[in-house]
Amino acid sequence: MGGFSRGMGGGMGAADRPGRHGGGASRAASADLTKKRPKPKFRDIWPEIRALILPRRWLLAASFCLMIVNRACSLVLPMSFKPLVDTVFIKHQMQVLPIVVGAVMLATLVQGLTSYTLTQLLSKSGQKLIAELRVQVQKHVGHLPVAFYDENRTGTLVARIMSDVEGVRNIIGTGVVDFVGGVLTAIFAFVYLMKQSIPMTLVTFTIMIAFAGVIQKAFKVIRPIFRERAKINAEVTGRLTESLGGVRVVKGYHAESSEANVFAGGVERLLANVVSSLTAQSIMTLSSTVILGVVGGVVMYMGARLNYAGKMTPGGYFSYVMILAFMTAPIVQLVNIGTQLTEAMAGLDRTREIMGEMEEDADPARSFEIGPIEGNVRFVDVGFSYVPDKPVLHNINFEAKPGTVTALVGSSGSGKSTVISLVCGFHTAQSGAVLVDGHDLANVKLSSFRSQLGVVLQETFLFDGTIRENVLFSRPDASDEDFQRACSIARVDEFATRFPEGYETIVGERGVKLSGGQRQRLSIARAILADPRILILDEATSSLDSESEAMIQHGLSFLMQGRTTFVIAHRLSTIRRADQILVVEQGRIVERGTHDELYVLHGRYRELYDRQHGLEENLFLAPGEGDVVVEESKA
Ligand SMILES: Nc1ncnc2c1ncn2[C@@H]1O[C@H](COP(=O)(O)OP(=O)(O)OP(=O)(O)O)[C@@H](O)[C@H]1O
Repeated sequence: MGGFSRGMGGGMGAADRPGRHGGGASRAASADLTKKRPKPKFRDIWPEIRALILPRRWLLAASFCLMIVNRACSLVLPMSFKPLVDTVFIKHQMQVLPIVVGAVMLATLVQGLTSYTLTQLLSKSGQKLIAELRVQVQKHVGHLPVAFYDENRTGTLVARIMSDVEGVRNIIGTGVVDFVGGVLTAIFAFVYLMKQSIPMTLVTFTIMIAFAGVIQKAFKVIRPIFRERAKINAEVTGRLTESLGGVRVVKGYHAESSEANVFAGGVERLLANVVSSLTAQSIMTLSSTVILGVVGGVVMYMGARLNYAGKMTPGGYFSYVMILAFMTAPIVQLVNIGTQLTEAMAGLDRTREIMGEMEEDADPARSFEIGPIEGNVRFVDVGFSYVPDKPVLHNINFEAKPGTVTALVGSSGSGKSTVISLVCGFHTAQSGAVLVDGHDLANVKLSSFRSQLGVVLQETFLFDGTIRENVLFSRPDASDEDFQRACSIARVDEFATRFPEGYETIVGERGVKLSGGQRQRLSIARAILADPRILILDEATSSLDSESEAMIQHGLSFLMQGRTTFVIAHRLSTIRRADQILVVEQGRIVERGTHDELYVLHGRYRELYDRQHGLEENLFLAPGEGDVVVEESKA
């Protein structure tokens, strides 16, 4: 398969990236795809076009030959009018008739067959290439670092994968061949017409060239309107999808009418856009009708005078008119194809841009295959910033021994998730090092490390598939026995078997058919199945009722056993059980120790704990119950 190779042309090498191993400030280095790019020069994207054309050169060469035959045949019908009218109709030489009819029929047949073959060869091959490129680009995007996703909107990425590659159809598909075919027809017809009458041809061509100029101008006006329309459409449908998907929030805030207003505003913008393009389109129709009339009149007038002067036979005149008509289409097409090719090149250029982004594991520094790990994680003087000069973490030092639980607590925005991101290898430390079993994570091939990592996030990520598919997401090839076991430990079986379709129940878009607790149980089952050495838990801030909490606790305790666990902790139960608690404030660890040690310290931890404990007490506990919890914790 031709196409794009990773990092081809314009790819950013590790050395170009700021940060120690490229990944650290990769947020700053990742391309912002929304930025307007200068119009691509043909010279710049020639390597890509060459890579697409080379493997298909024989196909394209054969198509060109077919195209020449096709266009030559298309001229037989208009040219046949000369012998038909002059020889058969006027001179009554009937023996010429079968030759004319036979030639027309044969030419038409050959034209039909070559058109059919061209579509079969080129269109199918173009579409196949689009499919291949989509797969290639999606795969590449999937392997780009998290920082890249931070920088770019999902919609933009979807467009890169789905729409931009479509342009290649015009380069490999019918576009180029049509273009050349159009030029050939135009040249052939021009020569033929000039031979019939130089003045008439020059006059009609001047008018037609002026018309082509008008059309091109009109397209220049219309094209941005169409582009704008696609944008408005995406915005309106995007917002509509969100408000339909978030119907609970919309209704909860009684925001139906404001959502209706937002939608009405969007529809109005769309209408204004369509109306303005309709004006341009109708001007185009008007001018083409007028031009047709003018050219028709000129040809009629000049043709009649030529005939009167004995310089043009009636058959010659009809042929002339027919060829002129046949030629108009390819010439108008030329204008269109020209734009299509420009857009295809712009699409290719954008695809090239995204393919040039370096995949996570493409960093030459990341060459170490880590193999099975024990799960010792050590932060040595780690510093990190998402944006240059705005450090988020400063000199973080800690060790998480295999099989222990490390809880991260601290106020919102203090840097807990960032610490976790570094453990996951989503970002790379800019100073200091994150060591896993003594190996600097910055040098480790992330695919070898991530397979030993499990994450249970507070926003459980469910696909619109069955319960089974969602659990098996972490290990699609797991045996049914392992699947059942994971579901039983995480207590997914309890609610799944209550649905008529059991594990085959579709969880609905974003899992709306499941309660928050059920969703969490599902994601715990998923993590149990993955059997990771390092486990990341991002606990839900919103407390679950005590029954759900107990259900989840069972699965969680099992899951955490023997694994190095990092928790962004909100549940008091988790915090109390942690082997070490790191209190993070403004990117620094301000306190560390176990619950008991920190509790008596009367510092920041005690403050946070008391505040949360008070909150939980007020929310869920009957008066007096809270004290029992504290007693237990001290025991
Ligand atoms: N992708 C990002 N780009 C730029 N800045 C970021 C990014 N992610 C987080 N930050 C910033 O880094 C700081 C630490 O954020 P982080 O998410 O680590 O905090 P947190 O302690 O996990 O907060 P919370 O408890 O609210 O989730 C914040 O000031 C945040 O604005």
